[in-house]
Amino acid sequence: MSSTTLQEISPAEPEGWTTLQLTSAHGPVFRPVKTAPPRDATREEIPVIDVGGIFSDKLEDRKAVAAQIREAATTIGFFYMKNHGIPEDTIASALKSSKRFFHQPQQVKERVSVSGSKWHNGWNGPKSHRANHVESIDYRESFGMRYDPQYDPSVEDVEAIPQNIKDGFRAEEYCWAETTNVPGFKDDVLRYWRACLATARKLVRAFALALDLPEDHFDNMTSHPDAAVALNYYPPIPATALKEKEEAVSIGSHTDLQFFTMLWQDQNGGLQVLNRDGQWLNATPIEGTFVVNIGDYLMRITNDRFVSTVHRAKNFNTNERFSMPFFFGFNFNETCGVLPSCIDEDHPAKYEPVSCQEWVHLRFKATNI
Ligand SMILES: O=C(O)CCC(=O)C(=O)O
Ligand SMILES: [Fe+2]
Repeated sequence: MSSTTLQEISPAEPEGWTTLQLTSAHGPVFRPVKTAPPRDATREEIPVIDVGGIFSDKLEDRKAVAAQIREAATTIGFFYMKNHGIPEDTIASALKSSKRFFHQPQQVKERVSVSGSKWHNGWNGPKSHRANHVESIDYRESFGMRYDPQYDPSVEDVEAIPQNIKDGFRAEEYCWAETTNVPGFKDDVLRYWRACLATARKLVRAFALALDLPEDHFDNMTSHPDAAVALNYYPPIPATALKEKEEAVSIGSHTDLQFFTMLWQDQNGGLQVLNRDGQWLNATPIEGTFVVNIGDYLMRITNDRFVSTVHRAKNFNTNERFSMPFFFGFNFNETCGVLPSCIDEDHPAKYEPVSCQEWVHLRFKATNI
């Protein structure tokens, strides 16, 4: 972490503005942010896209969704998706299991702590994580699991997967072995993961169309994707936290790492998105939708055409808040440069190719996790 202070970077902030420090794969970056309080996003600012067309066998339906995704991805980098194909009962049972898991005593959750994991799977306890170095520690607990080919219905023979792809797998059976005390936990979480994966595999094709690429452009690169579910549990931020010097957050300001994220959130509210004008917007919950946002790797390979937008969550409600993001990335062994459709005479490639594995590693290192 850099020892440079914000004051040194930004000696004279104009009235009504402040500077936000963020972690990137290459160290700290800075953004001007308005000090005005967050306001609710309008439907023009964060659109609701009916993505039902991604499941259609008509190309024109799929293209119609892609056009809307392109518009959102090149402006705010966030959209709500409805008709996403993830069954409501699958969401409900994952949520029920999540609640049961987090409501257990600390020492029981400790059994599946990330500290016993090689690859950041399992439980992150309260106050164990700081997504943003200049904000408070996250008032959050989470449980994470990562891609496991044995649970992917599109994999017929795990043994037949090429070794260079296998080398990128980061799943650990530990997550399930140490959670058997929560009845149905493994089944509920895996069912949710599989449903998200099925939708993501359609959505990735819409992203290809949105980038003027052949629809199957990303298919081979995402055959065994870095596809992870996190269960997030946000207790109310205690009133005492507000008196502290740092900004109190449930998860600090950050960008996501990889291709895209599909986030289910409950009806409590708390997710905030930083728009291009430096204004924080509340991404208020909309029943029946997921929030989708672009990750840093996609921004990089699109030559910054698609934006990976800063977001955070704050639970100032008196209720507990739950969210269940699904993070979708390329196969870990893939190395991508800037996509040909994002380069022209006026827009030469800004970035060198980098492997997904290296990209994720750099960012984890920069975040100190
Ligand atoms: O819970 C939320 O609303 C946001 C979670 C998030 O941004 C993340 O887990 O990366
Ligand atoms: Fe995020």
